[in-house]
Order: sequence, then structure tokens, then C-alpha cells
Amino acid sequence: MNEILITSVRVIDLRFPTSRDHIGSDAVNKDPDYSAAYCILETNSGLQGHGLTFTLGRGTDLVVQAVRYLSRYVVNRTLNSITENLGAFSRQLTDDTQFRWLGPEKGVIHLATGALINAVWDLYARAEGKPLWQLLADMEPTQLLKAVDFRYIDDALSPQEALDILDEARLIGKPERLALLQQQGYPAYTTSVGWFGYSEEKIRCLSKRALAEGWTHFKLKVGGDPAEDLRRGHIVREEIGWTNKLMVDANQKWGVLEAIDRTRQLAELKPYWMEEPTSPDDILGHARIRREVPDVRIATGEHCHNRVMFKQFLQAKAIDVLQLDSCRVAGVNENLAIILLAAKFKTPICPHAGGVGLCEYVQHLSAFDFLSVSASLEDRVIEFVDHLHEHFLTPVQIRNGRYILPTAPGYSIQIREDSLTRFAYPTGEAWSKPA
Ligand SMILES: C[C@H](O)[C@@H](O)[C@@H](O)[C@H](O)C(=O)O
Ligand SMILES: [Mg+2]
Repeated sequence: MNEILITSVRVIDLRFPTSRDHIGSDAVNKDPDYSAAYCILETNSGLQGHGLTFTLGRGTDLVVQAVRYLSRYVVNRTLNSITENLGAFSRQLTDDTQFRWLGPEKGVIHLATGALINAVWDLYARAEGKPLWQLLADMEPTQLLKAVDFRYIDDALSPQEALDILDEARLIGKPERLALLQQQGYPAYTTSVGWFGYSEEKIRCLSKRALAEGWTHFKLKVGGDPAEDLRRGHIVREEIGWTNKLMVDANQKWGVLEAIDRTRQLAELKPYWMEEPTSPDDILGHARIRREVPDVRIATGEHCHNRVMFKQFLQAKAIDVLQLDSCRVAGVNENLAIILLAAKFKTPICPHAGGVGLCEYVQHLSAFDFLSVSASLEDRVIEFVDHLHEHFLTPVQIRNGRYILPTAPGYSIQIREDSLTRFAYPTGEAWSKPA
């Protein structure tokens, strides 16, 4: 195992034409082509490491270039030389003396970092023969903490506090939690019923179908005309009733004052949460919305670019629900920091998964959170979108509105070779000979 040498990195610009059917659309992203900067770490051992970062259409170009540049940090390195100090590895990428100027730790360069770091964890998990959640859950707390960069967050979470959180979860009830996940899976919600570009009939019909499939939590895109948002919300409510949960997502559409008004109006739908009511960078704005509309829980995170932002959202009491993203931040390493921060501030994590590959990724992070950190399922649901899973070698399995615990070694993110060819941009058939 020590001798696994990363020999090269293949980087692919992968785009799916989802915008043609309004899949993934919201009030701000009206024509999203679900895309990925996808990378494959080739090794001397036959094992590969796969990673991607989620992007939309044209943006993929830039991220692909950034992944190519950052590949220099993994090529000609043994896996062991990386895993013996995962924190140092992640710091090498985030602290590149010239790329750092592009962030730091945000934007295109950080998205690229996420793809590469996730690919390394995928390779690591395959080499150990374990699904990623299990690799993490089996690691000693001290080993896990070596992967975490405490710089800029230790004023809110010290390494010792993080160790205490991990130790407590390790000693109490871990086998029972694992048995529960294995028997019942992890609770989830579906976003696929309510994309912004869907007609009212489609929303009604998809809500009916999802209810019949066993879903209990549903998300609807808002941020359009106020009366229309309410009308669409009531259509979903008519179908799902008032005991099932309905969340609403505005995708950053409003300024703070408008967000306060609109959240108050939408309160009549009894939303489980209001997601991204305003700019993802406006921490104090979120805190104000939360204070002024106390009966609606506030959620954000899919555009939160690093652990330092999450730290401040938590310190400022600006959110009720933390929606971490598996590849907007610097991959597994930074998400370990975010999961620990959420535990310290007793804030539930409901990961973002509206994109390609995100469901496949986040199921591992939530399972690890439950087993080894928060030890709770209260108010925690993983997002599910019902698109593009057919392209994955080991796609997520959903039963009765819950994620079934993955068992295949790795991070579940490998895309089939024929899909990589067909959807490569611009040469793949899907683009050179569009339907
Ligand atoms: C463009 C994307 O589909 C977003 O609309 C999506 O990530 C969304 O915000 C979500 O919460 O899933
Ligand atoms: Mg969202």
C-alpha cells in the first residue's frame, strides 16, 4: 500500500445539458447545465482516485484549468506521503504562494482544490478497501484532527475541544448508531419536485409521485413573483399535507429587507426552513433575517466558501441549518473542520446536494457526522435530487425517502467511462451531436 504512486492526473470538462428541461433551475440560476471539473488520479497500482467539483456550464472551463495547475501537488507522490499528514497536504494546495492570491480559500481555485483533495480521499478509501464514511469513522480522533486546518478557526474551536467532541461520540453509542444507519438509512428530502422552471402541473404531479415513493420532506424553489411563489407553495401543500415538511429556497434572490418581507409572507406555508434568502456572504444580514422572522428557520451553505465563513455564521447566530457542500470548500479535510464547528455550535448539518455527484458525496459526510461527531439525526436530512445518477458506477440508493449506507470502497464518485466520453465538452456526442 505504501508504494501506491500517483503517476498522472486526467482532467475532464464534463457537462450535462440539464438546462434543456429546466432541471436544477432556480430564481437565480435559470439555465443550469449540471457540470463537473472531473479528475482521475492514475497510479502505478491499477487503483484510481476519482474526484469532481460541481460547476455550471461555462464555468467549468476555468475550474478544469485550475485542477490541471494544482495537479502538480499530487503527481509523482506516493499515497502514503500524502496520507501520513493530510493536513500538510491540504495546506500545500491552499497555500500555493501564487495561486493563493486568487482566493485565498475561495472561488475557482478553491473549487479545484476540492476536486483534487476529494480524489485523494477516494484513492485512500479504495486502498483501505472501505467506503469513505467508514474510513473516517475508523480513524483515531488524533489522526482525524491531523487532517484539519485549525488556522483561522481555533478562536471558535480549539483542537482540544474538537478532540473532546470526537472522544465523546466514540465512547457513547457508536455501534448502535451504525446498526441504525445500516437498518434504516439516513433521512433525506427531495428537491426534484419543485425546480423554478417547472410548471404548476409538473410540480403537482411530481409531488404526488414523490409522496407515493415515501418522501416526507420536499423543497420548492421560490424567488419569483410573490403571489406565484405562494400559489406554487400551496399546490405542494395540497399534495403533501401539513404534517410533511416543506422547505423553500430563494437562491440568494433578495436583499436583506426584501428577504425579511418575503420570508414573513412565505411563513404561511409553514416552511421547515428558508434557504439562501440573501447574499451568501452576508453573515449579519442572515442574522438579522433570523432575528426578525423568528418563526422560520434560516439555512445556508451551498455557496459558503470556506470554514472561516461557516465559523462566523455560527458565531453570529445567523443560521439554524448548516448546508455544507462537499466540493465548494477544500474537500473532505475542510468539511471535517466544518462538521466539528457545527457540533460545537450545536447546529444541524443538512448538506447541499443539488448538483451532479453531490448526493453521492454527501451521504458519506453525513454518515460520518452521525457516527463520529454530532451523534444525532435530529433535524438532519440530506438533500436528494433525482438526476444523472445513472452515470455513476455506484450511485446512491434511496429507500422510503432515506439514503442507504454505501458499501463500495471509495467516495462513490466514479463516473462511467462511456458517460465521461459522451458528455465531455465540447467533443462528446452530447455536445457535438445534440439531440
Ligand atoms: C443550480 C442548482 O441546481 C441550485 O439550484 C441547487 O444547488 C439548489 O440551490 C439546491 O439547494 O439544491
Ligand atoms: Mg439551495
